[in-house]
Amino acid sequence: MIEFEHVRKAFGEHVVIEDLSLRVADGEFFVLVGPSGSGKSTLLRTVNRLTHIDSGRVLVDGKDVSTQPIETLRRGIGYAIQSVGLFPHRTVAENIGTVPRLLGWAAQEIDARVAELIALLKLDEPGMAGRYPDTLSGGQAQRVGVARALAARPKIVLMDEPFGALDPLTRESLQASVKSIQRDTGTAMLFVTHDMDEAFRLGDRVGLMLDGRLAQVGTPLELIREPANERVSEFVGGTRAYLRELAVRCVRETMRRDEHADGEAIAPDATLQEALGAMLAQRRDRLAVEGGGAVLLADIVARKP
Ligand SMILES: Nc1ncnc2c1ncn2[C@@H]1O[C@H](COP(=O)(O)OP(=O)(O)OP(=O)(O)O)[C@@H](O)[C@H]1O
Repeated sequence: MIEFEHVRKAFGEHVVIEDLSLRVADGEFFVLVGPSGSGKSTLLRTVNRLTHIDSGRVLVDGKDVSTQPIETLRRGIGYAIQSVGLFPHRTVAENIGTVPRLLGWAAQEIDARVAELIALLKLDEPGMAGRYPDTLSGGQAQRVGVARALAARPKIVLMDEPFGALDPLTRESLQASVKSIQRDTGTAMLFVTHDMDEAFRLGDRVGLMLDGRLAQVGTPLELIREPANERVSEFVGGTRAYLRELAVRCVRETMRRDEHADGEAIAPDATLQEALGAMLAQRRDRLAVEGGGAVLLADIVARKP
């Protein structure tokens, strides 16, 4: 668990975080989103003490981070950033195994974990483990960075715009990998992005940061349907919010089990955005759902439930 209690941080006269309190639970994927300069990275970096706060407290698993030896603290927290920062003279396997090695894991255990992460993060090109960072594509390097952050199975993971520089397809694939790994491991994830679609796709809850404050914290659907004020509404996207809503809701919630449709069936965990796309492609106003039932355009438009 990560807790921020009345955290304040200023650089000189410039107050970057203002009396901010927040709790990220074990197993929760929490996304901090907001415009450039709103203080997201600064807040994230207070957790592993790359930034020192002026007042308040930051706790990891109930312990004040300022009272712990910095190495112990950092080895217990996974950290991935946009510029990756892989060690250039170490192989992919050595990069991924960095923290387990520091923690004194047995060589065999490290090898097994590295192989597992290479598979989980779809880095399974032949010879990948022995390659050096300068031979990797941007997407592969980013995957290695993420694998390194997860290697020692930390209970807390911090990610700062880790997919910022990637093309949309690579980005989507990495988002899916990270989301499913996080779900399976029950890690508390604190993830920073300025991309609202990414925030809504990944976050169990999303915190919108504006000028060093959390303007609103809630599930994606809460932010979309009940923005706390005009500024939140603006950031969530005005009428584009309706399209975003389709991306965060799935067929299962909206489908009718007692209805029928012809044509190609859609998976129950597909998003309503995908369902709408399929309806347009098939020129239908209802789609069959795998396993029975149908999803209806009328229900999507009516925004039910
Ligand atoms: N070490 C520093 N010294 C002085 N000012 C800083 C320092 N680090 C951050 N700031 C300032 O704090 C403010 C918040 O920066 P921060 O990086 O937290 O924002 P952000 O929301 O993460 O933005 P971005 O999405 O652009 O990374 C900015 O105005 C920045 O210039």
